[in-house]
Amino acid sequence: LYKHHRKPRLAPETKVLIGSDKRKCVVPQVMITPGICEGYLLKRRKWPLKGWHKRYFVLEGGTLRYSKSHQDVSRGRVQGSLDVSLAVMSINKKSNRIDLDTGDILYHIKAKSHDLFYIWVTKLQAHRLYKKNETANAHSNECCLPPLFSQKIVFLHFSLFLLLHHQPAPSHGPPSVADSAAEYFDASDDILCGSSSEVSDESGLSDGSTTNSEPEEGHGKDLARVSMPAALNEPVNLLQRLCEELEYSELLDVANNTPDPYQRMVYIAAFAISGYTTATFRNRYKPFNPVLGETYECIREDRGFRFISEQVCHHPPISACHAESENFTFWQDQRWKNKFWGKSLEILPTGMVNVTLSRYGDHYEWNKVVTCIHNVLSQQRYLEHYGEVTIQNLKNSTCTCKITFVKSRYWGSDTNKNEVQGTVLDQGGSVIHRFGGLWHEGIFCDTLPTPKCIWKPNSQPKDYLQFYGFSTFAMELNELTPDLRPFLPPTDTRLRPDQRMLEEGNVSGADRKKDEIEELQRERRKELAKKGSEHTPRFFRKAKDSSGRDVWLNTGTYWELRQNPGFAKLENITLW
Ligand SMILES: CC(C)CCC[C@@H](C)[C@H]1CC[C@H]2[C@@H]3CC=C4C[C@@H](O)CC[C@]4(C)[C@H]3CC[C@]12C
Repeated sequence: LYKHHRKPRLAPETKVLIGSDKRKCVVPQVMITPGICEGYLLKRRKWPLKGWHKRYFVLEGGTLRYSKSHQDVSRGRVQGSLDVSLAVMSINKKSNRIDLDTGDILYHIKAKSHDLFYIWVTKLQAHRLYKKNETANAHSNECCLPPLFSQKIVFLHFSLFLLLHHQPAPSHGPPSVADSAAEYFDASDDILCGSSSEVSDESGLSDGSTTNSEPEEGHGKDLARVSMPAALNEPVNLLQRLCEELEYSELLDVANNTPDPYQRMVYIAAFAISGYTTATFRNRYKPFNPVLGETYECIREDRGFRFISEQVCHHPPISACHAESENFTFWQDQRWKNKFWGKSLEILPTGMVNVTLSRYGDHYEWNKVVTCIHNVLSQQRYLEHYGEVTIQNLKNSTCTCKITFVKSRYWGSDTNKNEVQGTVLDQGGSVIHRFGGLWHEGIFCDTLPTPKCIWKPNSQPKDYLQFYGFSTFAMELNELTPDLRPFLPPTDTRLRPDQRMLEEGNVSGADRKKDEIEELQRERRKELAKKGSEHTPRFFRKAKDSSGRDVWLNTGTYWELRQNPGFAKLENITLW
């Protein structure tokens, strides 16, 4: 069945590039339309029917189309199509994989044999070059850049690019740094080659403070020296973003007052979903990276909880948190892996979220889904969540819950953007409750005694676009009142000078201070390494959970020490 048309045809619109052309591109003198390439390949699908599926692909004139079968294609029934010149292609020779990242969609394709893989890669490359030149000739004057060879170099280039050309990114108006960066990548004719089955494996946020700088650790580490400009930051950090997941803590209060275990689970699920809603307006800026030992507290008497978090590990970056109220406790340690595909960045969280309810003694535990930053280098950047969440009650197996964050475009349209669907199951696996909706608009449950909307995001404050897209709750995270100040440990984020400067609108000051703080952190690391000792977190300790996973648990000493003798009377590390 496999057809491969080797014979190249001369395109009617063939352009001859004149030799005096000053551009240093290596372009064939005569642009030949590359031959059609078609046949079956495996395409990965995430949901529903997760796995590798056989699809018939046709590559023609720089466009790749696919369908279920050869017949479908010949009948003109196409499932999807993409302009290969606009996608970043990465390949993995070992697993015969080709990944295409268009910025909006990530395609994962696999050939059944190495020969087929090789043919497709060659053809895709030819079609990409052909289409790019066609477009370049249409707009001319574009420059070509040397090929980039690895993910890490791409990252390095991007960071350098940002450093060299940095300017505040306006929400409207002229193209930003990121836009130019995107052009920069579009212009370069690179193929990203992953050495492992995964394309990239950086963890955490690339920043001066996240990666350590031992030279023997290789290439990616060069990035450690590259500090992201503060103009790209929002004045909250990752320790505070953990607290943001409690914006809808009232759902936990409701759960703790719901006697029926199945209904209770519905509210826990709504809470798990509500933590993702900030993504709607928060795609322009990057949170600050906490330095090792940095802490954050948040007391919300109005909501009945108090929260603490601490940066417990530097490499990989891990932020641990713990919150408690009359109704619940909430804890998690946040860490994740990044996969960079050329235009999009996938964030794969590895830690679990935990909630206990005081009245029923339930202990719920669930995983987090993948968050993809589409078009990460451009103004068109937006976030998408996809994958499955399983909520288990470790104390009682009466019910479990499955939530699916549907990958958009599965049904071929944009209408299912941000869709979530969920079910609460009994021990036998029968569906007791069903709910669904959109994570940016609300969740509806029609199986409750009275069908109703169980959660809806708060409306955004006035002028939120000018203020980093923050919700009212997010805006309150940095509040530093005179009566609070004497109680805070000097490691509290509210006292971090660079973030404070950004909060007050002093971007260049923040930038300078940020460099200083990152440098201080590197020095502390070196000191520790010299002594051969390791940093020990102050309020969390490492343990294993029931499934043998590493977790960071609260030692419970924070509030006691705060009360007596008070942090001012204790020995604290100096972070800035
Ligand atoms: C400045 C430009 C170039 C990049 C902007 C990147 C922003 C949008 C990125 C940087 C770090 C990212 C966060 C890192 C980790 C998590 C935890 C995960 O469970 C949910 C998504 C969330 C909360 C990410 C949301 C998007 C995020 C804030």
